[in-house]
Amino acid sequence: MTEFSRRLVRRCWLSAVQNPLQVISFPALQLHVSGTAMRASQEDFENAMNQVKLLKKDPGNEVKLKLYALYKQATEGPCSIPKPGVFDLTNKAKWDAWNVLGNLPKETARQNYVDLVSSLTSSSKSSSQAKPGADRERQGYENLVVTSEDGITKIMLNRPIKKNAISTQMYHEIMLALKTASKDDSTITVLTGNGDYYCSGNDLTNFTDIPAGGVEEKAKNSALMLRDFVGCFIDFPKPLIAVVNGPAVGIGVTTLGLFDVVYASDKATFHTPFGHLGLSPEGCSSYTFPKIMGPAKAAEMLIFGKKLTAREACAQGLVTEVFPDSIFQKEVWTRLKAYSKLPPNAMRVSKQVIRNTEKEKLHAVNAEECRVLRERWMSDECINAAMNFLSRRAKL
Ligand SMILES: CCCCC/C=C/C(=O)SCCNC(=O)CCNC(=O)[C@H](O)C(C)(C)COP(=O)(O)OP(=O)(O)OC[C@H]1O[C@@H](n2cnc3c(N)ncnc32)[C@H](O)[C@@H]1OP(=O)(O)O
Repeated sequence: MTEFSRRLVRRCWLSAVQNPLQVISFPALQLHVSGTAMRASQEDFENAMNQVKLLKKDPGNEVKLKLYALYKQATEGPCSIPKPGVFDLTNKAKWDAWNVLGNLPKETARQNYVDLVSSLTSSSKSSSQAKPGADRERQGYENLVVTSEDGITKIMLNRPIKKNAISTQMYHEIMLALKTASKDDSTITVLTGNGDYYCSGNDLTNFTDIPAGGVEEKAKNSALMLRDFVGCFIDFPKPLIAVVNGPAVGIGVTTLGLFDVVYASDKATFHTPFGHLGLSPEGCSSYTFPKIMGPAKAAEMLIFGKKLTAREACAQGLVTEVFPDSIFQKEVWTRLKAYSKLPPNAMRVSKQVIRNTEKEKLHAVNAEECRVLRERWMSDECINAAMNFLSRRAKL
C-alpha cells in the first residue's frame, strides 16, 4: 500500500465517522429475518425489527449502523466476512460497526437491539409532538425555510450550524423550491441564508456517500444533479434576487451571475476556492464572470481563488449594492417590498428580454462545466483536498 493509499484509507474512515449521516441509507434497515429459531426474546426481536421499519423519523446513521451491527451479531454471530475496499465507504462503515462487537454473545446482541429500538420509539413519540419539526414536515423542507408574503417568495437556506453548506438533499430542496416559486403568485423570488453565512458552498461531505458503482458513478450522478440545479437558475422566469447576508463560498458565489439583482451586507465575502479544492468553475461562472468583471478579474477569482470583499465584488459588478450590516435587512426588505408591487407581467417580460438571448448559451456552458467537473471529482487533487477538509486540516 502506498503512503497516499494509507492516508486515503485513514481519511475516508475519519470522514465516515465524522459524518455518519452521509454513510448509510435508511432502506439499509429493511433487514431480512433469519430463519434460525431463537430462544425467549425472539418475538421481542422480531417486533423490534418491525418497529424499526415504522419509525417516522430517520434515527441518523450512527444509530442505523449500531442497529445493523447488533442485528448481524444477533443473527450471524461475530463478523467473519472480508473487509470491504477503501472506496466502498458504506459497506466499510457497516463492516466496522459489526466487527467492533467482537465476540459479543448473540443473546446479548439481540437484547441490545431490542433495547435500542425501544429507546428510539419512545423518543420519536415525544419528538413528533414538537411544533417546529411538524412545521418543517408540513412544508416538506428539511434545510430550507420557504415563505411567501407581500408578493415575495423567500427561500432561506437553513443549515446555519454548517454555514449553510449545500447537502445533496438541499440541492433537491432548492430545485423544488425554485420550481414551485416559478409558478406561485409571488412577483419576485429571493434566496438568502439563515445565520452568519449566506452559503459555504457544496457540502464537502457529499462525496463520502459512494454508491455501489464507485466514485465514477458518484461523479456521474453529481454532474447530472449539478446540471439540473444550475439549469433551474438559468430558466427561472421571474426576477430572482440574492440577499447575501454573510460570506458566500463556491457555488454560493458562482450562481450569483445568474441572479437579476444581488444585495450584500458589508460582512459578506465572495470566495471561489476551486484551485485549492482541485476543482473547476461551475454555475456558468466560466462565462458570466468574465462577462461581468472582465477576464482578468474573473481569472483571479476562479483560477487563483482570490476572495473579494462585498465592496470589491460591487466594484466588479457581481454585486448590485452593499449595505452596512446593521441596516442591511431593513433597507433591503423595504426596497424589495416596493419592487414586488410593480406589475408582475412587465417584470417577467423585461427579465425575458434581458436574459433570453443568453439562455441557450448558458445551458451549453452549464453542460460543459459539469462535464469537466465530473473528471475533476475523480482526480487525486480533488480527493486530497476534500479529505484534508474532512480531517479538519485545511481551512480555506
Ligand atoms: C454536487 C455539486 C457540486 C457543485 C460544485 C460546488 C463546489 C463548491 O461549492 S466548492 C466550495 C466548497 N466549500 C468550501 O470549500 C468551504 C469549506 N468550509 C470552510 O472552509 C470553512 O468551514 C468556512 C470558511 C466556510 C467557515 O469556517 P469557520 O467560520 O471556521 O467555521 P467552521 O469551519 O467551524 O464551520 C462550522 C461547521 O460547518 C461545517 N462546514 C462549513 N462549510 C462546509 C462545507 N462546505 N461542507 C461541509 N461542512 C461544512 C464545518 O465542517 C463545521 O462543522 P463541524 O465541524 O461539524 O462543526
